Amino acid sequence: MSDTLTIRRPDDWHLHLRDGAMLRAVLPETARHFARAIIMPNLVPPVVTGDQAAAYRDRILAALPDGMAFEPLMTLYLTEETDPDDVAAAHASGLVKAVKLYPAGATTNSASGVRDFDKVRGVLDRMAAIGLPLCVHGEVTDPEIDIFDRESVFIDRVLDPVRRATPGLRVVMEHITTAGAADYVRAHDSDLGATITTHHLVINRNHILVGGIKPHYYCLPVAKRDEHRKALVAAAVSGDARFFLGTDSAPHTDANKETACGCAGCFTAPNTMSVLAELFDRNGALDRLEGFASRHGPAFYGLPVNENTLTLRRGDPVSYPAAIDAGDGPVTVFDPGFALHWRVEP
Ligand SMILES: NC(=O)N[C@@H](CC(=O)O)C(=O)O
Ligand SMILES: [Zn+2]
Ligand SMILES: [Zn+2]
Repeated sequence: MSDTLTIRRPDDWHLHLRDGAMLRAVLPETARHFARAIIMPNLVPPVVTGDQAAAYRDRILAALPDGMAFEPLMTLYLTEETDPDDVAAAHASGLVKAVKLYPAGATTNSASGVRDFDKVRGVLDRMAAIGLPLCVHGEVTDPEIDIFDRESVFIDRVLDPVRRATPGLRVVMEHITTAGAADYVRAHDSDLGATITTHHLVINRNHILVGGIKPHYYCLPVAKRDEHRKALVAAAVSGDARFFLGTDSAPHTDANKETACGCAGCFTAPNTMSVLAELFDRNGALDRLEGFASRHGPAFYGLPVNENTLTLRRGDPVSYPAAIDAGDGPVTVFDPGFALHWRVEP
């Protein structure tokens, strides 16, 4: 078997870059390996309008180190006040590639999200008409619902009704964590896709809780039982084009993770490609890594595959920093818990 793998340059279809010093610290970690990324809009305050997305895009490009190439694909944060005309104009200008739905209170910085889905009906109908995808954080926020069931209940109570009520709406189920979510995607047509993160292919809920609480493995949706992780791996390595990489790399300072009420999010940008190569290799599916990381996402979004390539080489265990300095303090890099043998060539 060959010890090198060259693939079209990957894209990240779900990325948190934050702003300010954190943006400057984390952006190179993604731009080093990825050509483009869907940039999540959950800043404080959120990126709601086309003007705000344009300004955020400018800040990202200004933070990009000289000599690095990277294209941020911007998204708008859907609120009950979102104006369908503003969304349509931001899409028509080429600025915005998706709209992001956060149920209010579901995750980090989601307080401005949607409570009453009837209030966003006009925006969703317009998006269906113009072919603009909706990226969904798929968890209910009902306090009665167990945290491990929030994704499956969301599919039944919210996602399926919204999709039925909005024919033609293209939807990406973000960061899926259950076998049921993968099955739901498979049961539908090409208007539905799903991103899978790096960390959900590696960890199950034991990693978070057994032998002491591990805040750096806490993210939302929370990792589930190992049978679900296995189902996600099966989907990722299957070659099914409806599944593609969205790392959900979500940096928080260690001070904000290692505390009595720690933030949700795993920072996977620095070592994602090595982790994925290790996993696909173990599953005898290295030849499908390019589909998952570089081809299925552009196909869903109607964008060309990148012209440039990325080469991985197998060898001695790869070293990567345990943390990066984010200005406000260290941000711990995701530890998959096993050695990585695939190094990204510079
Ligand atoms: N995934 C996470 O655990 N956190 C994300 C928000 C999100 O994607 O839900 C973040 O912004 O920190
Ligand atoms: Zn989310
Ligand atoms: Zn996210």
